[in-house]
Amino acid sequence: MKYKRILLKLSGEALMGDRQYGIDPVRLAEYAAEIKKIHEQGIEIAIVIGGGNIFRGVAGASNGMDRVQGDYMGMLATVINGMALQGALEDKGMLTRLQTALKIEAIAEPYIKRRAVRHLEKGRIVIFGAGTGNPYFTTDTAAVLRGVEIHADVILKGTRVDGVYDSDPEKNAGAIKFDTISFDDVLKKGLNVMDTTAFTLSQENKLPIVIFDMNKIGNLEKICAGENIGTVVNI
Ligand SMILES: Nc1ncnc2c1ncn2[C@@H]1O[C@H](COP(=O)(O)OP(=O)(O)OP(=O)(O)O)[C@@H](O)[C@H]1O
Ligand SMILES: O=c1ccn([C@@H]2O[C@H](COP(=O)(O)O)[C@@H](O)[C@H]2O)c(=O)[nH]1
Repeated sequence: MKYKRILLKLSGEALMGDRQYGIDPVRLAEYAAEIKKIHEQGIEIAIVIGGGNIFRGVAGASNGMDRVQGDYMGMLATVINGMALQGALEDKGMLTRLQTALKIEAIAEPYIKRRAVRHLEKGRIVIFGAGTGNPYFTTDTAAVLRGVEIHADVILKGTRVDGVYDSDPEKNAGAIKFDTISFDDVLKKGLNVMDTTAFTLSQENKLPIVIFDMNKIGNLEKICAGENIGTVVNI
């Protein structure tokens, strides 16, 4: 396997499947099955999951809500997704721990880096909920932050697009995909597949990011085996 320890970022929106809102149990089970394939190969897996299928602070603010209030709601949304994913992984026999950046001790451990690493070493899948615990951030940034903290070998951003394009492929059918691209170029060209803070933090810490289509069965396993899938963003 190419990687020993990965930080997998899953999109909250992708969890909706074909629904308009919330969590599609079929999609959730598919993700759990994909994760099981790489877990069985001994890869240490930490996961950050988004909350866009439930709530985003920016959307709340555009409807007149206080941004910070909305961001905390968004962070709680990621905890709900984390709990759902935890259930789906445990259904398939994997051991997991959910750690949250905001304390909700009845349902999750508080985030403690050393404990997270210990869980990984013991083969438990660690899900990090509530993003960074701070408003005005995103779960993409949280993924990179946690990835740097736990010394992950790579950030694997599993999403609904199959890589980084020269413009948003959901808006421009003629967009051209990159197989590899540097952090400098992503930032210079203003490519919004992840937010700037996430890319900058990854760049500063020399942590590569692979952006790939998580909805294509087998992709996650192939990437871990060293196949060139999606787009690699590197220094
Ligand atoms: N240059 C680009 N190349 C690829 N995707 C792009 C680009 N610019 C914008 N995007 C958009 O980036 C998004 C990435 O999807 P994703 O669902 O991971 O977003 P997200 O905000 O991280 O999700 P969530 O908040 O639900 O976790 C896609 O909607 C895609 O259209
Ligand atoms: O560190 C963080 C992470 C997230 N938020 C809020 O949660 C939502 C959902 O996260 P996505 O990354 O958009 O899926 C986000 O829009 C923020 O409102 C946060 O405040 N801080």
